[in-house]
Amino acid sequence: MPIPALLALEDGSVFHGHAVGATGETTGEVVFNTAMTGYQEILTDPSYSRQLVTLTYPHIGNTGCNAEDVESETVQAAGLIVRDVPRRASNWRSSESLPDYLKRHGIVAIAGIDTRRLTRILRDKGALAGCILAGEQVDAEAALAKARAFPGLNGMDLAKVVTTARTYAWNEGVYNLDKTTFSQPARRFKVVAYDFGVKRNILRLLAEQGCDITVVPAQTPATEVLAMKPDGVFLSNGPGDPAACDYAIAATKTFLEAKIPLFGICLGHQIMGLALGAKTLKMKFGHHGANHPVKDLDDGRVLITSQNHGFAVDPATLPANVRVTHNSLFDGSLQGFALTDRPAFCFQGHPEASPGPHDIGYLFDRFAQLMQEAR
Ligand SMILES: NC(=O)CC[C@H](N)C(=O)O
Repeated sequence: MPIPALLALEDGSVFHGHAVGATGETTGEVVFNTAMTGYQEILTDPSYSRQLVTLTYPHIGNTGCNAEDVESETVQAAGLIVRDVPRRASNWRSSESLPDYLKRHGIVAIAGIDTRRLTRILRDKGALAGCILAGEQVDAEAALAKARAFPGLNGMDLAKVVTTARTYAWNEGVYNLDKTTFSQPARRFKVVAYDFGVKRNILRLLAEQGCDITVVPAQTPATEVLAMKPDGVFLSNGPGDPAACDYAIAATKTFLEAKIPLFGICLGHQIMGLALGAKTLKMKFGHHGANHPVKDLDDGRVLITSQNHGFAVDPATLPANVRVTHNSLFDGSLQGFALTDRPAFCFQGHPEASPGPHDIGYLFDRFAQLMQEAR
């Protein structure tokens, strides 16, 4: 017999299903992701900290889990909500089923619910707090109370929670085509990468550009980083409210003043906006998927991109020395900008994909080019 589970949303909605992960309880902000593949990368992306992710694709777990497709060292999402987990996982790289993987990481997950109905609620009302209970005795009233007690992500600084405890060098090198061995490209640039919840594929793509990468904790002061004499500084993606990361905003102001080449992704993009005096806002249900069209305003190209954000920089608040480079074709929201008087630029989506298409991977070439020009 399957173990019962239920999901309650703060608006009073309750969904009954069965447990496919650990038993127990979890609360967080419920967000929907429309990617058809990449559940393991999604689960291990630190940007999903304190979020319960529902996947709109109905069959999740088909290809099992493996040791390679992780974006950080553990599962970061607070919970998983799916329609159906197939009974058999099939892939030559699979070493474990998704339910076993979730149980091993203590992640509470629910299956067997109508994820289309759930997603329509989230689209109509915006992201909502939720609670999953999984176990022999699950009480809807208790779950509703826990969902309503979740404080919400506004004002929540999670970058300093998920960041690395200590500075380290990224030495993994670059995957060869066989996907099992690595090679080490010649190192051309010294880059310091701020870990606000960094995804591994970002570090891999920086390494592919010939970057010698030192990863530093989120609260590392700018003076310490400048003393390392980097050719460029990278600001990573990460969870929570960017406006709460005052230490990162202060450090970024210093890097902008120092005119050091700067590249920001997602939370890093939002922090760069805040450092320039712009404002961020909470979106209704955000962007979470692997098929979001974005327009490159320089050449008119449309790129299909990977996205995962719930906050955004308000373009109306950007200063005059900013040039908007990318816009979302879903809702017109700001996707990227560059400074006109500094070697700095950033992107709201995920050019590193993982999961997702690689259309916008050229931004990593642009960072290398900026560092080359700044020499
Ligand atoms: N992927 C990210 O870096 C997300 C940034 C931020 N936490 C947001 O939700 O908008």
